Amino acid sequence: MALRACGFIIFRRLPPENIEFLLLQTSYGEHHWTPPKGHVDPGEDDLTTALRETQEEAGLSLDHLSVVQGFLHTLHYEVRGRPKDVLYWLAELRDPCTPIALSQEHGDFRWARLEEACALAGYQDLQDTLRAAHQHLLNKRD
Ligand SMILES: Nc1nc2c(ncn2[C@@H]2O[C@H](COP(=O)(O)OP(=O)(O)OP(=O)(O)OP(=O)(O)OC[C@H]3O[C@@H](n4cnc5c(=O)[nH]c(N)nc54)[C@H](O)[C@@H]3O)[C@@H](O)[C@H]2O)c(=O)[nH]1
Repeated sequence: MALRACGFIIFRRLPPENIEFLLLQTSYGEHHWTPPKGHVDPGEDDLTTALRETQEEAGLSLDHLSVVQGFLHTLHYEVRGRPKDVLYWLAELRDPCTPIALSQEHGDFRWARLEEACALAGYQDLQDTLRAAHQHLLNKRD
């Protein structure tokens, strides 16, 4: 069975019209950058996992966030030969100055505009998801 993980693409708006995405850098392995996410615990539903991992890894709870309706992206990739599905919802940080509190799983974080976020993300599928999130926000504004 595929591994399953869930998380949130978190963004904040800064004047005049900047959108910045939150990426966390793992303190292990390849030190890759991802949005907050993690494995689904037995019996846990996907959205609960996404919220729990966002709280654990970034210190942000639902009180800090405004979930964007109509966006849910699933990535499929392999980790050490096993298929993995990763589901990302999209949420805005209500107060852009809210501090980020990292866990031991991450050593650094960055608020990055789209192109920098894509460069940090590296993986094409994650870049595509960030671009889709950005486009979704632009479309909502029209
Ligand atoms: N010491 C150590 N410990 C580890 C390691 N590994 C895990 N731990 C432990 O696991 C716990 C984390 O538990 P959770 O937080 O619940 O899970 P996740 O958030 O799901 O985190 P993971 O890191 O397990 O999973 P991914 O982020 O998926 O990375 C796995 C591989 O997939 C590739 N990859 C990553 N992202 C993308 C993408 O977007 N697109 C594509 N195409 N590929 C991507 C990349 O090659 C990467 O190497 C930690 O506390 C550690 O204890 C490790 O190497 N060394």
